[in-house]
Parts: sequence; C-alpha cells; structure tokens
Amino acid sequence: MASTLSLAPRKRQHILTIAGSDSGGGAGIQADLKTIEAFGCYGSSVLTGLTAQNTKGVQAVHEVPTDFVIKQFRSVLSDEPPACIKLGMLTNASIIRALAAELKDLDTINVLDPVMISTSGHTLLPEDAIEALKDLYPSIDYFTPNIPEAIRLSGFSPKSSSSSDLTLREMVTLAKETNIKTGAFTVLLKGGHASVSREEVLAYKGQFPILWEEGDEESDAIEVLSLYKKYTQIPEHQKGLVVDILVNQGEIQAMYVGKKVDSKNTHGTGCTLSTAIACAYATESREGPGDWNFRMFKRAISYTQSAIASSFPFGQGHGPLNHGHLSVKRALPPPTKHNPHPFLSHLIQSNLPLWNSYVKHPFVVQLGKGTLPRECFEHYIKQDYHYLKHYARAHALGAYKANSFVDIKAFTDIAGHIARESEMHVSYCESFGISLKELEAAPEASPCAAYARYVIDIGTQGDILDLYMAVASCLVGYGEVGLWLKSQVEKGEAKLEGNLYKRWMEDYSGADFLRAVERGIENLERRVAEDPPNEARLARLTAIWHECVRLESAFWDMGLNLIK
Ligand SMILES: Cc1ncc(COP(=O)(O)O)c(N)n1
Repeated sequence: MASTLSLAPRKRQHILTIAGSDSGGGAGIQADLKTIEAFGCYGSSVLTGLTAQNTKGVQAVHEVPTDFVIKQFRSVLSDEPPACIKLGMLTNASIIRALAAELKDLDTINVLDPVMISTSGHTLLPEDAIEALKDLYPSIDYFTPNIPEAIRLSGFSPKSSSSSDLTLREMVTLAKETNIKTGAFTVLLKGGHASVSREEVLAYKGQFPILWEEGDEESDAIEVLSLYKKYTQIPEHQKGLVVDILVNQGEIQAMYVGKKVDSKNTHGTGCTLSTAIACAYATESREGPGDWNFRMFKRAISYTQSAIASSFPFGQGHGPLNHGHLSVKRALPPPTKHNPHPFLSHLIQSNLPLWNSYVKHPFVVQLGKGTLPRECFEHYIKQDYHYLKHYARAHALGAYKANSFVDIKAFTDIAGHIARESEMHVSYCESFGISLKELEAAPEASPCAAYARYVIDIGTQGDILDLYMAVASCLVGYGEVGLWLKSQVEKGEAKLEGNLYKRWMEDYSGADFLRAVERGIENLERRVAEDPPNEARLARLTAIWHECVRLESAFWDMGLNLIK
C-alpha cells in the first residue's frame, strides 16, 4: 500500500523589505530577497522606486507614487504581518513621511539602512528627504549607517579628511553622536570604509565585549603567524581590520572586528547587512550562551562578510555579493590576492597552541641560545639523518603515486633538496668525530621510527593529497623555526656568533631552504584548489597535520631527553 509522506509545514519568519529595485540584481530589493531566502525566511516587498542600474552605475531612477507605495504596504500588512521590516532606498521625502505615519503605531521591529549614495557615487536620496528621515527615526529599532552617512546625519566632523583615514577613536565618537542625534534606538556604525589596527581595538579591551571574527582571536600566536606570513608573502596591509560599532542610548555595547575582505564586489553590502540583521533578529534563539542580541549581529555580519569573500565575477564594475554561500558552503575559502594560502592558514590556525609548542619548543629555544647540551644535539642530528632518509623516500613514494608531471616534479625536487640537506647532518657529525659509517650504523630511536612509520603509512594507505599533508608540517615547521630563531637573534634572545648550532640556524632560515618551503606550500594549495575538500575530507587532512606536528614535537623531546 502506498503511503503518503506528509511534511509538517514549518512557519517561516516573514520579513518585509521596503526598498528600491536594482535592475542589475546586486542591491536593493533583489539583494534583500536573496538574503531573506538565504536565512530561511519569507520575503515580501514594497517598492519605492525603480532604478536602471548595473554594476557600473545608476543610469535613471523612476519614483513610485507615494500613494502606490502605501497601497503596497497596506496590502502586505493586512494579509500577513511581518516579524521585521527592513527599509532601504526610500526615494523621496513624501514617501518617507507617509511611511513614518504608517509605522508609528505598528509594533514590528524596523531596521533602517539610510541609502543615500550608491557605491558607484549616484545620489539616491535628495537633501529634503534626508531631513524627512527625522520623522522616521522614532520608529527605528536598528539603524545601520556607514561612515559617510553617519557623518552627514550626525553633523560630527572628524579630523580625518577621508573616511578611510578615520581612527577608531573618531569612529567611536561618530557612532555615539549618530545615536544621540538621530534618536534611533540602536545604531550599528558600519566601519567598512576605514581600516583599523589591532592595537586601536585592544585599547578598548575590558570596556565592552569585543567580538572577533572566528580564528582571529588575539593570542600569542600572532608573532609566529606574522613570520609565517613573511614567507608566504601576504602583504602587510592584511592587518587592516574592519570594526563595526554597536551603540545604544549613547553607550557603546560591542565592537565587531574582522579582517578586511579585499574585493571590489561590494555592491549591495549595506542592503545585505541590514536585511541580514532583520532576518537574524527574527530567527536567533533567545536561549543559549551569551547575549542573543550580540549573537544575532555577529551572524548578520559574518553572513555579509562571507558573501563578499565568496563573491564571483559579474559585470564590469562593482560586482554583487554571493548571497547563496550558506547553501553551497565550502569547507575552505578560495584563495584571494590577500589570502593566497587559505589551506595553510586553516591548518596553522586549527590548533595554534600545538603549533606554537612545536615551533617554540625548549629544544629550539636552547639551540638558539647555544645552551643546548652537545650530546642532545648529537643524538638529535643522528636521528634526524635517519628521519631524512625516510622523509626523502616518502617523497619518492609521492612521485611514484603521482599521475602528473607537475606532481612528479614537485616530489622529486623536494627529495633532491632533502638529499642536500643531509650533507649538513654528515658534516656536523664529522665535526663531532662521528664518521659517515658510524652515522649510518647508529640505532634508530623510537620517536624517529614512530614518525617515519606514520608518514610512510599515510603515504601508502592514503591518496596523494594525504601524502602531501603528511610531509608538510616538517617542511613548513622547519622554515618557521628557522625564521623564528632569526627574529630571536635580532631581538638578542638568541645568538649566532660563538653558537655551535650556527650552521643549523642559518641553513633553516636560508634562502635555499625557504624556497623549498614555499614550493611545498604552493603544491599543497594547488592540490586543494584543484579539488576543494568537503568538511569530512578537510577534517581528515587536518587530523594528519595535527598528528605530524605532535610527532615533530616528540622528536624535539627525544633530543632533549636523549630518548632511545
Ligand atoms: C535600489 C538600490 N538600493 C540601494 C543601493 C545602494 O547599494 P550600494 O551602496 O551598494 O550601491 C543601490 N545602489 N540601489
């Protein structure tokens, strides 16, 4: 007997957007409805104006007559009241005043994005309409101006001549002034036009919650990461942070801090964020840890940032955001000009304490100071010689498993480099009176055998990316250790002169080795970009990385404690 499948209809939160149409599809009603859909809400719309617009600019605006705007509004409301209303481009003073009268007695939650000038520079709200906004403010719960809009609306004139030069201190004053002058209940000053340093943000520590983007917490790992950035060539200005400031009744409630996403595809960002706030307000659970109000802003901001970061090429000007990114979530962001190594960034940041304890291991610290007992180094260098042989073999296995000359060359190049690296081990041993024959005959210690077995095991059982993964932490880690020691020398915390381990330190921070590190990183990123991993695959790769970093640390332990 056939059975019918009945799916209990789940109620969707109703979000109404009152805005203009963007024929290009990137901003206005079109961006709003896409955002509402992405949040799993139901979107209705009241149009205030039609724009002939594309990514390059606004060519014309056709105003909807005020009485027709109100007809649309009443039609929607008389049928199904919305949980939240988002207001965007309101076109003229007459429409604003009529809407203010309608909203006055409603108890909906209203979010206003004061669309005044388009990204392309077109005026979308005339002066008298800006004045009329005053009638609307008493009904506004959340108000989301950007810096130029807040300057215009608050009358506050910062010292900095352009929005991009504003200091965080000026932005804080601007946010408070905007809140006080407009009387809107809560203001979120969007800081996207400015670029703020970590130090400026940390000056506010302890005064109110500072909500950092995931994986970018302040931590002592920054020092190590900055070194890693040095040889992965991420430009300096990636340090630029975007800070959005939340103010209520003239008091700062929170700051949202994220890395500036470098993209020209920002058309519709304001529309998207304000609608995302309406959706997040309607759907955020009031239970759970922390303040739900902070959570819902964070969700809206993260959604918008990811939509910019994952945007695709469209049109010749400022392209649109990728509103559908939640449904086609990638486990890793794609490489961009300013984050060319998203995979390596993910790996290092996935367990920073583990990575730090490996890079700054006491063995490394003592080696840098020259205080490491010679017998410890001797034990280590003999074992590392054995390890290098396994490590070179693992690369040869990679070349064997490879199906393209690009991969064959990648593995054999590094195998050749490892053979050259071993000459340093031979010469250190010679200087300790250990002949090559004695070195070859030295028994292998268990931490060396354990690490080698793991790498070869992954190489034989897994596929070629697994193998790339298993050999990566040793290569990247030694480059990082070399650079970290170099910086310690510059600070006077480590020394080269009179240090028995000078050659070791110089070799691992030298151009030849760092070139091999860079090649290794490029290979890894290339493989991942060619075949982006899903969540499960990424978790497996990350687990291999963690295990190798742990085994690397155990290798230092072996040297320090003379483990056989
Ligand atoms: C219909 C409409 N609404 C809003 C904007 C602002 O968006 P942006 O500042 O990204 O150009 C726009 N250009 N067009």
